[in-house]
Amino acid sequence: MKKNTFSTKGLTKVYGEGRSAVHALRGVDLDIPEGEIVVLLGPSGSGKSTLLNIIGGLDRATEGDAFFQDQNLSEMTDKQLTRYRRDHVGFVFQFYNLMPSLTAHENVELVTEIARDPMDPDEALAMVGLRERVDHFPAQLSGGEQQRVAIARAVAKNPTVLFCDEPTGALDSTTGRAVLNVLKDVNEKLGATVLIVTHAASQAAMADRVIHFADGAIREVVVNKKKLTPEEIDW
Ligand SMILES: Nc1ncnc2c1ncn2[C@@H]1O[C@H](COP(=O)(O)OP(=O)(O)OP(=O)(O)O)[C@@H](O)[C@H]1O
Repeated sequence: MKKNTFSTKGLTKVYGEGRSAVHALRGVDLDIPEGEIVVLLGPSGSGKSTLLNIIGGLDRATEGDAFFQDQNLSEMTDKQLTRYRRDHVGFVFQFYNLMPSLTAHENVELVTEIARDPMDPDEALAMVGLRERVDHFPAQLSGGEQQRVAIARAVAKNPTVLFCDEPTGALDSTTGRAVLNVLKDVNEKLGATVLIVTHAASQAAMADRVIHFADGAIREVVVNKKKLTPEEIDW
């Protein structure tokens, strides 16, 4: 049986208190097996980013436990959480978050300089199809190319897990498919567990497992027997 990269028990998050309290997660029990592509779907405000932030070590739960392999993130000190993020987690966001004054190579190098077991920045950029663009600045690259630099930056540290929050949200279908193909490659070639949060329900067809979220809770988990390639999914 596959081990879990993540499991959560009764994970609860409340922002604020009293009358203004927002219950973003209401006791989430979840298992994410290692090496899977998992798509998290749900309406705006249902708690997807909150879950991602907690299991990604960026935020803490109000109650409950979140395990990364056999380590309880809820019991870690801030220093241990930083170490966990640095060693194991790659993040990809909708709006790339690249440094405009640095080249593609330098943007990736920012991460590899502090990582435990990094790839060569140019190797990571070659993996996302940007071998010829390593010396370009973000403003000289298209949206899809910038997102691929962001993915190269996230994978160059050899992460155990890659978190992607709306990675294709700002992209057209052709470019979006190219980006999903890169995520699929990262999963297959590096064995990283890939967690994608999206509003695009059709992207669920490329996942091993689809988690449907509503109102801070899991409504349904679907395991896909057959996965589609990014080229095969509707947009
Ligand atoms: N820092 C915060 N302070 C107060 N409330 C917050 C905070 N962050 C999120 N929330 C609230 O928690 C709930 C869940 O938000 P979250 O961002 O996790 O949802 P989401 O499913 O990721 O939404 P979207 O798809 O729009 O990104 C929402 O009601 C949101 O307004």
